[in-house]
Amino acid sequence: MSPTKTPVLELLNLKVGFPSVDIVKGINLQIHEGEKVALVGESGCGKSLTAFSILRLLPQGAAIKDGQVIFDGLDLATLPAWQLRRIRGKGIALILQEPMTSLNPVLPIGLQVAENIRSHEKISRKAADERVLDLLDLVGIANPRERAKMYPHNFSGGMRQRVMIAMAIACNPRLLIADEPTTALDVTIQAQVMDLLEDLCSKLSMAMLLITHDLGAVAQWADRVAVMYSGRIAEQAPIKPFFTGPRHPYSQGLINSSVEEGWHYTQRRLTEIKGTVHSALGEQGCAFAPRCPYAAPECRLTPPELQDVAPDWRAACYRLDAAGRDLLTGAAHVSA
Ligand SMILES: Nc1ncnc2c1ncn2[C@@H]1O[C@H](COP(=O)(O)OP(=O)(O)OP(=O)(O)O)[C@@H](O)[C@H]1O
Repeated sequence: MSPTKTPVLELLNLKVGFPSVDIVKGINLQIHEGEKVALVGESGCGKSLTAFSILRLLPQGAAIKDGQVIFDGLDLATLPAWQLRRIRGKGIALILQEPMTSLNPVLPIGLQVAENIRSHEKISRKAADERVLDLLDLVGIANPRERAKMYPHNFSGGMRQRVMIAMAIACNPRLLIADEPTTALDVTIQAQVMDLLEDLCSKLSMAMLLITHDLGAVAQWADRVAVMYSGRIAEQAPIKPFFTGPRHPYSQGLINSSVEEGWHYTQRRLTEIKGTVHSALGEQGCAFAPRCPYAAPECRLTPPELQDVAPDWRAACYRLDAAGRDLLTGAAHVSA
């Protein structure tokens, strides 16, 4: 359940793709104030394109084809570029998988964080430098005064990610988008970075959209999950009911193929469910139908719409009753 009901961000029928192919095929998603939402799904299903389309930082050739991205009452999908630049970093910040690609290797990290602050706020150099020290301290970098003078190569991967997080939260964004923020890090560091992000979300009342393959981290860390399959949302649910009783056959398959003892940073990437993701071209009906043990003739005609399962919980499947019944009786679900 979301802490409050004010959406910070609303994606409305968002469609994103390349000239010849649609990848994100009309998704609706709300993220509320202070809420941590995880976006999960197999490789290539459109998670990153969804995330990057929010700030219109799409790879070359990709574009928003339809729909709206509502933030603070503005549609970021059509906002003039100069207005969008004000929102990037200040209203919404982004953290990527590999911090080295975002940090300038020839500038001290303190200067980079300070410049980021000064690009968004009218603030003296001295005040920005002081803020940098507070931020480095906040993200757990010891001796910030000395560390601020160091260069990215002087830091370990985990510490560099902490610098990126300091930069991301420097202007108190209301929403942080984190695309696989721990994938490039050592296993022991991953949990520390996730704990830091969780701590900052609650200290700064910041909402977060986390893109991840790590269902263990999702279970431990998110308030709500949205499962994507082939460019559409298959299921959205609060964390607890999702992990105890996923309703969409694809969600059941994901959980069955990933679950280990408990949900504590299993560090496993999602293993595959039998079959392959349906081709993005020429799709008819439910994209999961070719891999789904519950598929019926109607599933192959029109893609299913999301329907209510319970408050705050929706799934897009014509066979929810059958999948739910098997869940109750403990019959076999989709398995890897
Ligand atoms: N130039 C292109 N033309 C057509 N399709 C492309 C092009 N570049 C990438 N794609 C497709 O876009 C999709 C990439 O989507 P996206 O990166 O959002 O997936 P993802 O769910 O984030 O995957 P991952 O978990 O691996 O990062 C892939 O299916 C890929 O095949």
